[in-house]
Amino acid sequence: MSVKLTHVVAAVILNERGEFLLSSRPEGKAYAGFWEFAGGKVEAGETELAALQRELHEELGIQIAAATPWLTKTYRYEHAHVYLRFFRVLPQQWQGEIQCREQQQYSWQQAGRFDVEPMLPANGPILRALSLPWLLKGRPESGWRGQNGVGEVWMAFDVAADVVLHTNMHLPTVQTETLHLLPWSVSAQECAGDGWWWRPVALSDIETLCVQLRKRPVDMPMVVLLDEHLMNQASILQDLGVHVAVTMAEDTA
Ligand SMILES: Nc1nc2c([nH]c(=O)n2[C@H]2C[C@H](O)[C@@H](COP(=O)(O)OP(=O)(O)OP(=O)(O)O)O2)c(=O)[nH]1
Repeated sequence: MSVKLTHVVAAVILNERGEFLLSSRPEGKAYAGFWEFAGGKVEAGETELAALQRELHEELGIQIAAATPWLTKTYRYEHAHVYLRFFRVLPQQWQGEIQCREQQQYSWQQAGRFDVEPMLPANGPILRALSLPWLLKGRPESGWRGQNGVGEVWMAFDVAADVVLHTNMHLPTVQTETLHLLPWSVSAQECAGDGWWWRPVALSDIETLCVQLRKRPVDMPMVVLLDEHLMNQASILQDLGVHVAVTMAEDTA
C-alpha cells in the first residue's frame, strides 16, 4: 500500500548572534502549542522556496530572499505522514520585523540549549544536528574544536583506525544511497557506526557533493574533511550547502 506523504518545508532562520528561530504551533492545528521551525505544506505547483517564502510571510511577516537546502526527515504522525525539507536561512537572506500573525509565540534559541518545550517529535535529530558547529578546526593528533551557541565542541577521529570520539555533539549516519553517488576521492568511512566522513580532493568534488545533497537530501549532517589545499575554500562551502566542514589548523592549543 502506498503511503501519501505530505510535503512540508521549514526554515532554520538564523540571526546575527547565531541563534535560530523557533515558533509555537497555533491553536486549531495538530500539536497546537508544540514548538517547531516556521513553515508549512507545499501547495500543488509551488516550488519549495516559494512555499517557504509564502509560509514565513503568512506566519511571521518576514521576507526570505534565499535559502539553502539542509537536512530532510520523514515522520509518521497520527494525523499525517510528513516529508520535511529543512532550509537554512542566513541573517542576510531574510528581512522584516517578526510578527506573530497566527497568535503563536516565537523564541530565539541557542544551539544545544533549548529552553522552550514541548518540541515537535520529528524534530529531535534536527535540533541535535544544529548543535554541530559548522566549522571545526584542528589536527588528527589533538582533535578538532569548534563553537556552538553553548560553548566549545571537541572531537577526535582517526580515519585509519575508523574510530571517532566526540564530546558535546551528535554524529549519526546518513543514507547510504546518497553516499554511493558521491565522487569519492578517498572513500567515505563510517566511523564507529556514528557518522560519515568524506575527504574530497578538489573543489569540484565538493560541488558535486552539494548537487547530490540537493537532489537526494540526507537526514543527518555530512562531515567534510578539508585537506590543507582546500582550507581557503571553507568560506564558500556554507553557501554551496556543505553541512559541516573540518579543517586542519596550525594552532590547536
Ligand atoms: N512547519 C513545521 N512543520 C513541522 C515541523 N516538524 C514537523 O514534524 N512538522 C509537521 C507538523 C505538521 O504535521 C506538518 C506541517 O503542517 P502544518 O499543518 O503546520 O502546515 P500548514 O501551515 O500548511 O497548515 P494548514 O495551512 O494546513 O493549516 O509538518 C517543523 O519544524 N515545522
